[in-house]
Amino acid sequence: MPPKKAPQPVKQVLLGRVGSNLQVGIVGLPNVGKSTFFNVITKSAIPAENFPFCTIDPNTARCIVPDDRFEWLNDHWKPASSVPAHLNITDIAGLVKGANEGQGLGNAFLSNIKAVDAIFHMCRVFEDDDITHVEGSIDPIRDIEIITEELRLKDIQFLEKAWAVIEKVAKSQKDKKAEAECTEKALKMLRDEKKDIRHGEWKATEIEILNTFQLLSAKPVVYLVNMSVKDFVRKKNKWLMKIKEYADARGEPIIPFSAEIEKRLGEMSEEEAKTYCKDNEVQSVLPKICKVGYETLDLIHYFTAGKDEVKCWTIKKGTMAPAAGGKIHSDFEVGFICAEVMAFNDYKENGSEAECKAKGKYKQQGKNYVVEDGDIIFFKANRGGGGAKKK
Ligand SMILES: Nc1ncnc2c1ncn2[C@@H]1O[C@H](COP(=O)(O)OP(=O)(O)OP(=O)(O)O)[C@@H](O)[C@H]1O
Ligand SMILES: [Mg+2]
Repeated sequence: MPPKKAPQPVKQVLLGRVGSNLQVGIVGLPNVGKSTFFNVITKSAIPAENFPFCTIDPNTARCIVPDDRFEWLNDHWKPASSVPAHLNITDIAGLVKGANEGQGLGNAFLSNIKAVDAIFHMCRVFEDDDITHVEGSIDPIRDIEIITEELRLKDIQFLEKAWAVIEKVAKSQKDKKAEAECTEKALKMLRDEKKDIRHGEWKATEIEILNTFQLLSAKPVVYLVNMSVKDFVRKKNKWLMKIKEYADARGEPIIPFSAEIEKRLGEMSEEEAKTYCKDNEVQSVLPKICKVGYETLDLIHYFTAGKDEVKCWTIKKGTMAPAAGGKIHSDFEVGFICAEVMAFNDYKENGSEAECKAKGKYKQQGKNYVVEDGDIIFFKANRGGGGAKKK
């Protein structure tokens, strides 16, 4: 029998930018708590005052992605240096109705959203007469629809311009036909069905075309529901169920939290915060938000681990071993020989590399290996022809 051919990896095509240096943008109406949240989650100190349009220029910072496996590896190795995974977060100015036509601070902000890869959609459910609501009352579903519509209208504007060009070109150039058809399908969906691009059914070839547009309504969304301290403590607010139904219908996550409580916790000592949480039976939601944001971007990480360093290396789901190694050094991609891989759970269960080897849990993987979340990897590569290897 002829030797079996190694299976070829199936290329995964995901909606959105490739790469691992991706960002989540905080989007919502003015004065809903976006900057307050940004400050607490990234431990920053940008102005977050009680007036609409307090934020104008986008601010970017990062927060640590919590991971018990990383903690375990640190306890195990007690390394000299330790680097967790990070999520990049951008605080964007508030949007108002008509932003696509330049209302409020308008169009510039919509282009700030274009630069991010996923959206934390901040919804205000906290009542406070002293904090202006630009629509005059609390109604998060109305607010979500205002923002969603603005993003959609901006996409329509963009695609109508693209369509005007591509439609003509496609008449004479056959290879542009697919692009023209995809543009038309996207426009129909946005304009006629009032549906967002991310909710459509797209073939891999269409996704590749859509990814050249970077449409706002293609970006995945997580709804962050900003509650008052009182409501968060009693775990009740009349809007929660309604927002959940709205999000569930679209298959999108919602995370209730309180920016105000998180702010207070951040100002307390660790001991004080612990007591506050215990007395009020609450917990900070920031680690969960960070984790969900990271997952929403389709990011995962592998580890390099030893006594010098334990480090998380962020990659996009579906990344092959050479490109994953390229995060550490370009030599690992160009001169890739193999990746020696142990799954975290196997390592934890067996306690050492030697034991994993003995049990056949230490595997040599080739260039077609798709790196899994939590892999512990040792790359072997030709470095400038020298054949060196590196953890
Ligand atoms: N959960 C909450 N409960 C009570 N007050 C809150 C809560 N979250 C935020 N605030 C208050 O709301 C006001 C506006 O907050 P913030 O500046 O963070 O909003 P923003 O969405 O960034 O506004 P802008 O779009 O104008 O930049 C601040 O005074 C802040 O302390
Ligand atoms: Mg702000």
